[in-house]
Amino acid sequence: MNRVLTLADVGVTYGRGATAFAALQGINLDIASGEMTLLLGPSGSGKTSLLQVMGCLLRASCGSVQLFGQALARDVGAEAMAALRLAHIGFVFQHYNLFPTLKAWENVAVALDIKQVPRAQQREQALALLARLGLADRAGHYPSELSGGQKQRVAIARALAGAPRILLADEPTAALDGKTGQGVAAALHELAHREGVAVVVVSHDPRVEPFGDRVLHLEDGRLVDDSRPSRSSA
Ligand SMILES: Nc1ncnc2c1ncn2[C@@H]1O[C@H](COP(=O)(O)OP(=O)(O)OP(=O)(O)O)[C@@H](O)[C@H]1O
Repeated sequence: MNRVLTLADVGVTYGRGATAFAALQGINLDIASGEMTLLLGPSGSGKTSLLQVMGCLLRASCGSVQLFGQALARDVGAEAMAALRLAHIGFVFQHYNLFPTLKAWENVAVALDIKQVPRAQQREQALALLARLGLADRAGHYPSELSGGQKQRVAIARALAGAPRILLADEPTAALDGKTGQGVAAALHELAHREGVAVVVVSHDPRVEPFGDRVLHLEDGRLVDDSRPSRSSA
């Protein structure tokens, strides 16, 4: 197992004093490359907070976080967190967050630009990323000309700009209907298995569950179950 992320006794507390609220407590967890981990739990159980800690968007209030075996300093600054995100982590959101006035490949190129890929290489790399998600023939379309599932796959292609080793997705299929949601879940699963990305997905969606190699359950900020269903669709 190739560990990319290790959380040891991690807690997150929002607010201070009388209004302090412990959203996560005593989280011990390793995330490995090459598998898709599902993060399940009722509303308010801490899923997004945990995803944000994994994604270097939120500092743990206590405990330690290691990225590729390197401990994040307790006082790691916002700039250092941003640099870690840029170097290692891709994000996918429920509502795609595509630029409506840019074509599919240009949406991907924006991320390549942020990763400082030279302009001359951006179009070719964007097209290659879209092709990986089965969208070679949609590269010149605007988001308004794409289905929900295609938009989400453009968003995944964009998240893969710069070859992150960790891909974090928060409810990526919630806005998609029927088989489309299943197709996006399958695409995420394939990225983990074919390309060795560590994929972590927060989801309430039963269509996503068969694609999880590992299922984590959170309740009241605590990890109450960590299992590997044998029914994985790999
Ligand atoms: N910035 C914040 N300030 C104060 N409390 C917060 C903040 N963010 C989250 N919380 C609280 O922490 C708890 C966990 O929130 P979180 O968003 O991580 O849960 P979740 O499982 O993702 O919920 P949902 O499924 O509804 O999105 C909730 O009780 C929430 O109200």
